[in-house]
Amino acid sequence: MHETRDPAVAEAPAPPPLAEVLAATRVVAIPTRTRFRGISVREAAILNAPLGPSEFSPFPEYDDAEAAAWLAAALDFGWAEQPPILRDRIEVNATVPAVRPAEVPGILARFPGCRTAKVKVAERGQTIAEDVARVRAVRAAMGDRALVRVDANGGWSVDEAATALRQLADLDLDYAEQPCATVAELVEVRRRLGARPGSAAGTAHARRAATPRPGAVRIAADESVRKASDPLAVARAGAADLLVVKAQPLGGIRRALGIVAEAGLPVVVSSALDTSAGIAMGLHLAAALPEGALAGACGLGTAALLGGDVTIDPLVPLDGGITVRRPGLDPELLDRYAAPPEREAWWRERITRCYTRLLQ
Ligand SMILES: O=C(O)CCC(=O)C1=CC=C[C@@H](O)[C@@H]1C(=O)O
Ligand SMILES: [Mg+2]
Repeated sequence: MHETRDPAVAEAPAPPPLAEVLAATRVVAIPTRTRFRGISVREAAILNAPLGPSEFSPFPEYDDAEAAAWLAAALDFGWAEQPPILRDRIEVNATVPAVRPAEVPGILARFPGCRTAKVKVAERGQTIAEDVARVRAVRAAMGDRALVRVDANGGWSVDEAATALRQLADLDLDYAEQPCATVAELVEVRRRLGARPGSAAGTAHARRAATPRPGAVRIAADESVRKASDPLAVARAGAADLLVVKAQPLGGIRRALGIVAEAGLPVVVSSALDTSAGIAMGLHLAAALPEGALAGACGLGTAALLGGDVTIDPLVPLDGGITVRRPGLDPELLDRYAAPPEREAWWRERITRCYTRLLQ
């Protein structure tokens, strides 16, 4: 199904017939509870597949070349046996969108028991002062023992990253995710701010990756993995202390496991703001990672940011974690959140185009 030299991927079976995929597809449009990465309605194609629900939900602006990997993941999870899981519960982080400080407690309340938070920063149109105020509000609400991370989605220049992260140095951040866009910039940020062992300290991976230095912060790569033509380039360049991996953009659980094995860095599994059908894929990936590969709580609690879901057993955090499972789809919820006909048609055409690419 995928063109790659990864042996784990080579075992992936051929995709099911397109007609079968389309017959299994329902498109939903679910409102978010808070604006997240500019989104207030999350659209997703939900697949009622033979091995369980699956999801295809690349963001609408992604082109077909990028979206095809998401389809490979959705088909693999729905139609192929998956690698065995090694744990049945995954600790998750609270995900805090780029909100005002006063909104932080309300957001954190949706993530009961979470002792780690990831805070969005560098949102277009906002200032470093606003970022710093938001991150401080999170630290104040969660207390000194919580782990606090930031995610800039590549939105800072090297100078902005250095300025912002120095202003946050006293908060002892767990890591900064994709502070800048390019691998070269990440290398430069790491050179300036250094790295220190964080929650993954003690793993063989982390000992190799981290250079202790007081006040320094670890760098995590996200877009440099999931949007890169070579997802391993960032690890080879020594540009990150850990990787954020997502099942859909990386072409599925098997392929993501192959990338993690080759990268040799600790990882955090994160969502793509999926419904619970896609979160189940992320949970399975996190649960299948080898011992010692996980660098702490995963970003898989994001169904709590949605105003609805496709199952009556949503995969939302409880006591700071989620039990690994694959809840069934609820027909009434699929009807309630059904996308308008023109959006349904758009997604079906997109699936058809991406499917054609997978066969090439
Ligand atoms: O990692 C998390 O806590 C939640 C997931 C998350 O942050 C994201 C989900 C979907 C799209 C991305 O812009 C974003 C991310 O950059 O990690
Ligand atoms: Mg990210």
